[in-house]
Amino acid sequence: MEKESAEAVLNCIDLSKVNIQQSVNLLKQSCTDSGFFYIINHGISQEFMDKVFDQSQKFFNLPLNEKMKVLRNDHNRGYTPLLDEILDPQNQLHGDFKEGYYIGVEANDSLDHKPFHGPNLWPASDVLPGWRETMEEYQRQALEVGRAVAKIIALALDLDANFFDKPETLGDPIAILRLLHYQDKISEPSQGLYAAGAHTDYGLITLLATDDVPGLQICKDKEAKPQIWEDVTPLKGAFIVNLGDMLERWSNCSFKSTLHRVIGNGQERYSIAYFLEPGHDCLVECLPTCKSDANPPKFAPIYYRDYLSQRYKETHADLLVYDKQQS
Ligand SMILES: O=C(O)CCC(=O)C(=O)O
Ligand SMILES: [Fe+2]
Repeated sequence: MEKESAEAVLNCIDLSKVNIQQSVNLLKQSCTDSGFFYIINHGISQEFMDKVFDQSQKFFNLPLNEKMKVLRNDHNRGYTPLLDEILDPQNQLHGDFKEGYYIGVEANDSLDHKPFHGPNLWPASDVLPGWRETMEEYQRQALEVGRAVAKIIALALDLDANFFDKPETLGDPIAILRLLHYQDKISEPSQGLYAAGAHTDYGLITLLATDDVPGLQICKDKEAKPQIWEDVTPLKGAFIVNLGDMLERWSNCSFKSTLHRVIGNGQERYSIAYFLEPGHDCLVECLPTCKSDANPPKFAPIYYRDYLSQRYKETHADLLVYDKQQS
């Protein structure tokens, strides 16, 4: 049995604060401590958040055959059934006890050949009226929030505030909205059964909105043995923000991505993750402010598209399994 976990104490950054330096200091401290923090007063209204959660729930309540009509395509858009994803293959017996729905940046013809650009899949409008419009509006608002957080990150890394706004970075990001629905199962870590296996996120930052059912846990020190897991308490109206692996690589490990997982307590749970990631053509190489003679770059430069394709291959079922199941 694992020990009962304690509650993680996370900083809370108020995005409406005029004094940005205070936010920069708080963020810097969070990024070197846990890589997780809350943001409040981010500008997305509670009323609108409730609407997004309501639409998400409506989708997952549809019969399976309706959901399978929008099964994830090879651009990684659409529905991911229960157990599709296995985030921590070494420790998981089964895929995650969750179903999801990926929505990306809407297709742009000139980029169609790229694996993370392309057409979204949408449930038919007579089945879920207004669904697409709600999700598209959420994408717009979440991108604004993400860019505001990226500015504070840039300042915390002694970069120009607009460093991440370049066209190939957050000017044309791979921003992925993912609706999640966890089954009402109790996780059994000792038996390799998780709502979501331990993982780090891939990109720059993730903005996570959850309902009030707990379950998210973080492990501040990836290398510690045994690992120590702390609960992240949902905070009404706040986003839980965490740093992704690309930022760790970019910052030469000054800002680390943090291992996290979801433990089911027998209650259904809904969450919505917005993964803000650089564009396909962004060459991620050690930031100028994060290297010196004494601290040379630890990683080779890499195009973000190559990195992300590899990570998806490692963690998602091959789409061919669904052809087999349906034939
Ligand atoms: O649902 C959650 O609380 C976390 C989800 C998550 O970590 C992810 O989708 O990457
Ligand atoms: Fe995650």
